[in-house]
Amino acid sequence: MLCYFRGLYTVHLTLELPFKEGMSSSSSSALETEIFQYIDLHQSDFIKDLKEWVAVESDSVQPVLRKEVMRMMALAASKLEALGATVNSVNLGSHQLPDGQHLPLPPVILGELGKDPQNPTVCFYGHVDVQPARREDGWKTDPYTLTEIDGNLYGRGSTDNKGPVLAWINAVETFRALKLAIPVNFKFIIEGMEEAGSLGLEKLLEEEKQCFFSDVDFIVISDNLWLSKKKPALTYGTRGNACFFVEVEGGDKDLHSGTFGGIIHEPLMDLVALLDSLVDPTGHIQIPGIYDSVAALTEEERKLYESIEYDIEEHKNNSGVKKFLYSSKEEILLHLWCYPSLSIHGIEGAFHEPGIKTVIPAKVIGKFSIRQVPYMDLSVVKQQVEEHLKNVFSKRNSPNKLKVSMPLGAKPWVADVNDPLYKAARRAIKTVFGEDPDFIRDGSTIPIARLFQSITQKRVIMFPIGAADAGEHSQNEKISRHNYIEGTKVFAAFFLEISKLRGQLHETSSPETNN
Ligand SMILES: C[C@H](N)C(=O)N[C@@H](Cc1c[nH]cn1)C(=O)O
Ligand SMILES: [Zn+2]
Ligand SMILES: [Zn+2]
Repeated sequence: MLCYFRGLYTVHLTLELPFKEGMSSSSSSALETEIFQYIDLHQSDFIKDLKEWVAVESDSVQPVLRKEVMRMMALAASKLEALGATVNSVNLGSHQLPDGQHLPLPPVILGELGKDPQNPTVCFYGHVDVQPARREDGWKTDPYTLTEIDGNLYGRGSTDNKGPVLAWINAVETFRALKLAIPVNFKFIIEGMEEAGSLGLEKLLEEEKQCFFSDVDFIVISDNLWLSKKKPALTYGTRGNACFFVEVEGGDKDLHSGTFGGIIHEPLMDLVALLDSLVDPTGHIQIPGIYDSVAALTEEERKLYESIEYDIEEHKNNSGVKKFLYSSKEEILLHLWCYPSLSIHGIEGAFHEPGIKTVIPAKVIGKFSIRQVPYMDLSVVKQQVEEHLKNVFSKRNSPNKLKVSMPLGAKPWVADVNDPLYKAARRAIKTVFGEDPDFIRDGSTIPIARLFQSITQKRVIMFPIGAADAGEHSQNEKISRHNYIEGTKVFAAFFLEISKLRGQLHETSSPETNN
């Protein structure tokens, strides 16, 4: 047993014991064989559905595409209805953009299929909005035309998150098509604003915790990746994220650098100095106090990573970079999963187009984020960032105005891998992929996971089907045909496994969320 023991929170990481009980079998039952054959035979239909979904430019980041997100929500709702689910598209009202304009929020879909009190109730969460993508960003194919090349299905949202949402739906559809008794009750919560911070969802969870969620036994999220291209994984932790805007404003208009260059304090120069003060070249965050509450790492935990299959060269190839900051597997995994990291994302207001423009921008906003790990406190982090930036800025004697804000703060999430759910998922993986999954954390953030736990008090399991080279948020995002189809099978096998958990589902206490 290995525990972090800071504050009130305990993370149980006893990975070996529960999975050596001889309960796994890679051979399938006759029922599983029938289900898997159906899925294999209907691959083209499942891919056609994914093509239809990918074709919708449901980019939630760009306001001009909001109508496409709305269209995508309608498509997802009718897909669930076709499955036989009752669907409630909950209107979340509107939100205000930085320019004051109000924009409608896409509805959140609450779906329900099956209500047998003898069966466990599984709620699947997914999102059908996507990150922006333009062909000219460097895509080999049109991002909104799902294109198969060498067994890979390229398209925006293929892995993040339309593919996994459809894989779950395909699995349910298979049971229905084969007229098999479905051993679980399903609930679905599908949103269209995940890539823009899941606006409105937290309020909905508060409103629905005693209603929609009252009979839910647990929530499944499939919105992250394996650590390797080939080896399946189950995720038991994700980092949180604190997103920051740092604004430097000079006069009220842009200026000619020939007329004013050399005689004024340029806002972009102030901003570049501020951004440069955040991280040193070794990747160490320079904000005083930022590492203070991060749990100390034990030798035991370091050893835990030894058994994880992780190929540094493969990961480097996936990223397209030549060198990582760290050279050992353990150091890399620790820096991705257990330590905070700071990334700079962009500068609003700075000239960024090709060509030359000899301008001095009047107002610039730097955007960066700090990934959060257990025991970091978002309000403390915000204060530390503000103090550090004000301190650096004050040394520049600049008359410009500095503003710092934290528009998004998400806490990290950690689950108990000894939960029967993880054992059931592991057995499903072994049945379909013929090998045990790695138990991994994820350096990225699924803010809603933590909110599900803290608001609804339901356990969450993260069950990825995307491989490490899926290219989420990047150019040429893809899901392999193999991952999409075997992912559909693994969800179907999971349904059978969880139906065997009756009685065990309530044994584990509510999730701890006070880290
Ligand atoms: C893992 C998931 N598919 C994802 O990409 N999440 C985003 C969420 C986020 C965090 N801060 C702002 N958005 C991510 O980890 O970047
Ligand atoms: Zn996602
Ligand atoms: Zn995403």
